[in-house]
Amino acid sequence: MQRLNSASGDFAARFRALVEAGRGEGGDVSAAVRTIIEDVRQRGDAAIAELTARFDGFDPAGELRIPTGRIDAALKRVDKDLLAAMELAASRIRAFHEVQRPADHQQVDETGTRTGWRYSPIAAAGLYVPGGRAALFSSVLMNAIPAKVAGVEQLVMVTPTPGGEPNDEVLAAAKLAGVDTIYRIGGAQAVAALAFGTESVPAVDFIAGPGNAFVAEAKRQLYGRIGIDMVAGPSEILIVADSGADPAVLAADLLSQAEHDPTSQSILITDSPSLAQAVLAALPAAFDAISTAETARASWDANGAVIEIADLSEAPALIDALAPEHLLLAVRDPDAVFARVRHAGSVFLGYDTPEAIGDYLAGPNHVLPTGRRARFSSGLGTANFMKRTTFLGCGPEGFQALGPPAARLAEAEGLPAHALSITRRLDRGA
Ligand SMILES: NC(=O)c1ccc[n+]([C@@H]2O[C@H](COP(=O)([O-])OP(=O)(O)OC[C@H]3O[C@@H](n4cnc5c(N)ncnc54)[C@H](O)[C@@H]3O)[C@@H](O)[C@H]2O)c1
Ligand SMILES: N[C@H](CO)Cc1c[nH]c[nH+]1
Ligand SMILES: [Zn+2]
Repeated sequence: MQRLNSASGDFAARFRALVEAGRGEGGDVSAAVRTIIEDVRQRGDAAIAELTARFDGFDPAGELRIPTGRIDAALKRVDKDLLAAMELAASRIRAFHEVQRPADHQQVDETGTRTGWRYSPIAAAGLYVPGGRAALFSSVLMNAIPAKVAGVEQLVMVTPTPGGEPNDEVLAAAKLAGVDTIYRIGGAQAVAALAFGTESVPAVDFIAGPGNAFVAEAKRQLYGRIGIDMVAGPSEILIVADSGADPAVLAADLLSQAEHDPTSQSILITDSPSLAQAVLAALPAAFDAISTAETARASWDANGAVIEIADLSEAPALIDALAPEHLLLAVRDPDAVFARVRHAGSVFLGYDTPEAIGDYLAGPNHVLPTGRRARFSSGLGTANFMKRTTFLGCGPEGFQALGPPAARLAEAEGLPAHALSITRRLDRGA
């Protein structure tokens, strides 16, 4: 964990180093993932079996797909209260993503020329659900519901099952969301299987979902062969807090993302030196209260930071530079800060909005860009599972108006066949 103060002479250099520090990205992970992808491409299921034995500790023995009977049984076994909470989450997530469905459009200009666009769903989508350290059944809902709302016909879910036994809650969430094709594979090998197809796993057009550095890097490397939602790697939280925030609550907020992965990152920015001190003082008890303390401590020690600023007006520039996955504004006037922020995956407004509410059931998606990628990408939404086809229709009048200048442009670009396809029609009096 590092402490920075914006008034210090070395602040700019130390802040830049914090912004640029890779967390489980780069050389080693990239090379390991490249090898795994190539192995799966060449050897299919045989490679998957070996990699699953190595990383998830069991031999799938040709049984990669989880039978539908096993999924149905899981749904029956899940605790009724938990199921009710999952159903509430599913309905809120569905309602949010239904409103997100993008609209088709058509317009006719003064020449009678029609232009517009039409959205259509991706045909086959792969959904990655993390399962290495914790079986994230909430990620099943966050992946599958927008895909269903978009109208994707074929959903293929992959999730690692360490030791071989699938998690009941993950299967129940899949059943609730309408996914019944589930493979018990994870990591870069599962992403590669979805991209190339193997004897058992069908190839898809698009892969969505979060994961650790290996999963995120595999999606990044395979982009172009398949589409991806974004690079959604190890979780991050940036908290901006003022003196009105409760230090014990903030300590828990910081650990809520640190507990995901040793390569997660939690940062506190505050204009209150006494709050910074109080949060640090509250952390030991916060670690003691959680069974995931080992992971959370590893993340906090390696990647955590507390940044003191003189005034909250300094915060937006720092937020935009960090472009965090999650931004919690625990300040008196969160909207005033939010109005000045451009780069953040998802924003949580005010003292009473824990990020964890968004992780589970508020409605917005929890699959979000990490590693500063909120500068150029957005959280998972309905539109990720759709693509836009534009169209154009010239009537006789529109063609007569637009043809000659288009032919002129084609000739100037040195592309005579383009020009001819226009002038032949003009000559014909089309
Ligand atoms: N950005 C988001 O939207 C978001 C959402 C939810 C979770 N997450 C992140 O998802 C991640 C979940 O990670 P996880 O590990 O629990 O589960 P995971 O399913 O992402 O990864 C587990 C797999 O990683 C692979 N792996 C592990 N060590 C490896 C190694 N040394 N070499 C090659 N492959 C290896 C294995 O194949 C294993 O099956 C966390 O980092 C969490 O923060 C991100
Ligand atoms: N915080 C994660 C996204 O970074 C999502 C999640 C799932 N379960 C709990 N949290
Ligand atoms: Zn979380």
